[in-house]
Amino acid sequence: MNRILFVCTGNTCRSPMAEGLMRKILADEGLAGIEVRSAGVAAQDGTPISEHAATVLKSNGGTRPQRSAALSPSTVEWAELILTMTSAHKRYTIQRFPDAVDKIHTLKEYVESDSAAATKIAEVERLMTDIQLKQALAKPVTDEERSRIVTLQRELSTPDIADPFGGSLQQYESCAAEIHACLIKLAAKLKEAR
Ligand SMILES: N[C@@H](Cc1ccc(OP(=O)(O)O)cc1)C(=O)O
Repeated sequence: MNRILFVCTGNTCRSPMAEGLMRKILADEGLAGIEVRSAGVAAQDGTPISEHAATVLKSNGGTRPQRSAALSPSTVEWAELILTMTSAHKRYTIQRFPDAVDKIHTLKEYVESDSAAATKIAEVERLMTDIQLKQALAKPVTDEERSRIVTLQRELSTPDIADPFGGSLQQYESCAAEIHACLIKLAAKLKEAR
């Protein structure tokens, strides 16, 4: 996986932050020879990166990417791994480039180890069964059980990194932190595969 493409909507906020942060992480981790790019499914070529995204990258030591780029057939072909910020980006990219399906993932689902997700799914199923049984026996279901299911389902069904577009610097910082946490896992995965 030596050519990674991050994809978002406008390629001015999330995917450029992912690109810049990833370059820094790769350098810090000594992962040489991995190229990173970004693009947007609804981007125009040449729009400058958002001011807050640039500020966040600067304060994180991330390199500032070039201007925005629209997702193009040549970039998709170039990439060995395409990581999208949301499942909608993933669906769109697969629809447009069906031949690339095997290399398109949401960033979150790609870095989430299968066993961690599997453990969560098993817990949801066990809790659901317990609750159904309790309901059948007219026994009370605790608030704790209900809220645990909601938490697990939220974790499992939200493979999206929300758009900070138009938000405050703080929103960009928290978005960058969310992306950064995923990228640290991505770097570990890339290291392991070497
Ligand atoms: N809403 C913007 C497009 C846009 C959307 C999202 C966005 O954020 P990101 O770069 O993270 O997809 C940036 C730009 C417009 O109408 O021009």
